[in-house]
Amino acid sequence: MTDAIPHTLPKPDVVPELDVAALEDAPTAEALAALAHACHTVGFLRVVNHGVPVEVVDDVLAAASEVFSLDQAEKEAVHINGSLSFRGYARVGEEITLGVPDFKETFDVGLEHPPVGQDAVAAAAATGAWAGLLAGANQWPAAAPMLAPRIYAYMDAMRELGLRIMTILAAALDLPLDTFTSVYTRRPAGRPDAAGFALLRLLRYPPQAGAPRIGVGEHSDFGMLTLLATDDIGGLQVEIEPGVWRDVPPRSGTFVLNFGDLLEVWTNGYIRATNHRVISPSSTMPRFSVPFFVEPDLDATFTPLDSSRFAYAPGRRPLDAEAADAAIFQKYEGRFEDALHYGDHIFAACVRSFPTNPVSIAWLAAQREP
Ligand SMILES: O=C(O)CCC(=O)C(=O)O
Ligand SMILES: [Fe+2]
Repeated sequence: MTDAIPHTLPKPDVVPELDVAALEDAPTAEALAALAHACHTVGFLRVVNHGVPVEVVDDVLAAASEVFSLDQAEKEAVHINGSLSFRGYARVGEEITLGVPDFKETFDVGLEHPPVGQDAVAAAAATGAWAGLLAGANQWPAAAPMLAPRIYAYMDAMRELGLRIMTILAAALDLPLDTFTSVYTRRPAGRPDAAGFALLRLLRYPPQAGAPRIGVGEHSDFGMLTLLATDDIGGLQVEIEPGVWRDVPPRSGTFVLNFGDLLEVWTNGYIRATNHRVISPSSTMPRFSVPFFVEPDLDATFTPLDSSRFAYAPGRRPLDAEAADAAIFQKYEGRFEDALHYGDHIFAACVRSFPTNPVSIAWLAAQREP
């Protein structure tokens, strides 16, 4: 893929700001309209005045650096292939995006649920309800006992911010304010506050001297919205128009926000689930990033809102309901017809990303059975 990286246009920064405090405290019609426009045209925003202290963001990036500097054996002990819920560590080159191995190390965490056993895999094979396996337990390296509480505290802060942003989004799109938060109802045992599903990734991109190399291949995210913390080494790019990539420069104390497939389907393509990718750092320093995916209930389903606002999208690819359905149908290889099932969608992504996980192997075997 190294020779396939097209030219990146220089500045200006194409990512508009989302000022959380201003939009919550004194939202003007102009500011809400500008937000709707940004969701529609760019699909990436820089979140400022969000109330999460800069130390909290720096701390989660430090946690990423600490995890990946553990001994390789410590990391392998919590390898993702030892999890039936796709939680844990993966080496450089083990995760696949768009059929191509990424050039990064990964440590995946979710909301903590009771562990999933082999019996649940057999049951999933019998019923086809594979996505339920994703609601399982995390794996934590024994040598980093403080990691779990740090990460859980960060996830809680990010979930709260994500839900606040969804309320602002609904206001910007003239929808009932609880429209987007309505798919956050399921709660793991003992967590009355932690609704929906959630995924957090600690990522380390090794430096790559010489020709640019893809760290993560182009993709759109699968869920509702993503809040990304990065260190000050750049590399994230957005596909602003087909084949035209622009850098998203890092800025301390802010989050990069982007929208996933569910919001794109739900708004009939009005909110963009923009393609993005990461170019490996060309310096001698690795790059660390922490995307947090604010995901809905695993059993939530999505069909386009019946709203004249979303019937046609000026300035963007025109998506009428039929075209949106067709595009989404194609995107998911025909795996759904009437509605997009979040659980099926994210499960399919896990299988594609980690085809050597035992659950992926079991799923593949079940597809081959008559
Ligand atoms: O590392 C980044 O900056 C982005 C990673 C990403 O796009 C993802 O994990 O979905
Ligand atoms: Fe992404």
